[in-house]
Amino acid sequence: MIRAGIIGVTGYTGLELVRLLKSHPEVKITYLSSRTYAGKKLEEVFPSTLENSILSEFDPEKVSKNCDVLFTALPAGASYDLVRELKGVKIIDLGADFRFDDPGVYREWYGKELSGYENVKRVYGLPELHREEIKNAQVVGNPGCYPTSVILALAPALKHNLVDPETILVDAKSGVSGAGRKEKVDYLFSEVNESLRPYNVAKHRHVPEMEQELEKISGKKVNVVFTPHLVPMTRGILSTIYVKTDKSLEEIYEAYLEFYRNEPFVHVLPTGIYPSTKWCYGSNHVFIGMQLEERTNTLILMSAIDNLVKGASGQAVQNMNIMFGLAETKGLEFTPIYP
Ligand SMILES: NC(=O)C1=CN([C@@H]2O[C@H](COP(=O)(O)OP(=O)(O)OC[C@H]3O[C@@H](n4cnc5c(N)ncnc54)[C@H](OP(=O)(O)O)[C@@H]3O)[C@@H](O)[C@H]2O)C=CC1
Ligand SMILES: CC(=O)N[C@@H](CCC(=O)OP(=O)(O)O)C(=O)O
Repeated sequence: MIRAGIIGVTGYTGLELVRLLKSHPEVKITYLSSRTYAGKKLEEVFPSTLENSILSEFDPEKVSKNCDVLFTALPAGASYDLVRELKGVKIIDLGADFRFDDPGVYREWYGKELSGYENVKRVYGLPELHREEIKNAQVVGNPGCYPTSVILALAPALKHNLVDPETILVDAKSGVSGAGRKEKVDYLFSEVNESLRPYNVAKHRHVPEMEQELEKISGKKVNVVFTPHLVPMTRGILSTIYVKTDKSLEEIYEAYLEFYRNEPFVHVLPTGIYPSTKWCYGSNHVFIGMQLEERTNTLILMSAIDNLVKGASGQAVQNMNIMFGLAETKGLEFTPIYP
């Protein structure tokens, strides 16, 4: 059995990891950490988890002794120093601390210096693109939720040079759990309910992450213009992407089918069928739809994920499976909840 620990387990992605790992046939949860609720059983604070392990303050010695893998589900900037104290434990970080190739980009967008970053052997944990490197990784930077939906939607088109990478317009919508379980006026029921609003316009920190990965696929400079929106639902991300093309819809569609032919979690929808966040709820599946706006030669791509599963904890479990040589779908085989 793989012995797994989670730090930040009382957050939304941490709780989702508990849900997934408890039913994973090859995993035993051996360590759960929380600052706020240390000393309590997890189910005392979150009855839905049905998990009676006692929460403790982070202790690197205990983690090193009791865990083969540690999931860090903390705000950006909080994992980096903690993780570097550990020995012999594989790390899957759900935040942004290990996602960037260039620590200068992280400093610019996240405002923190990552000292000694060049010595950290890390891999960007998007299995559909980096499976081979993830197999031998010691540290995985699990992708952000919006980047997961956007990169998967664009990868085949950029790989096969089917679209113009110079201006990619992304209009994305997220459920409120994407913001985590924090107390903030913006996320109060009366602020969010019956409302739809953009935020972090022209400055969202997922832009450099998308551009980093899309440039690797395309081999060219990629510019992403990204506007996220908050919608009154709990889970789900829908990204709608506009990009110029001089190719036919049939050619593009065939390239997508081929690219994702063997991917268990990525589903390319027949043209004319468009994805819904409802189809992914509680699952690790991604649905991608497309249409060509012929008057303007614009390809419109649409992708839907559950932000807490393929956008975070499910993808983290997928990465763990790869790192430990298990079938990639292990513990993630369930179908989405619908309706
Ligand atoms: N929510 C989502 O859909 C997604 C989130 N992510 C990323 O995953 C990470 C976790 O997100 P999420 O679960 O939503 O966040 P939450 O805010 O829900 O939870 C984070 C948890 O981390 C602990 N924590 C907070 N601050 C610190 C700190 N400074 N040091 C140590 N522990 C701290 C808290 O637990 P306690 O007080 O009990 O210690 C808290 O419950 C973030 O980096 C987020 O950006 C990535 C993709 C999607
Ligand atoms: C709705 C909402 O607020 N969503 C979050 C995305 C969470 C995420 O994936 O964040 P990290 O890259 O920091 O891990 C946001 O826009 O910041």
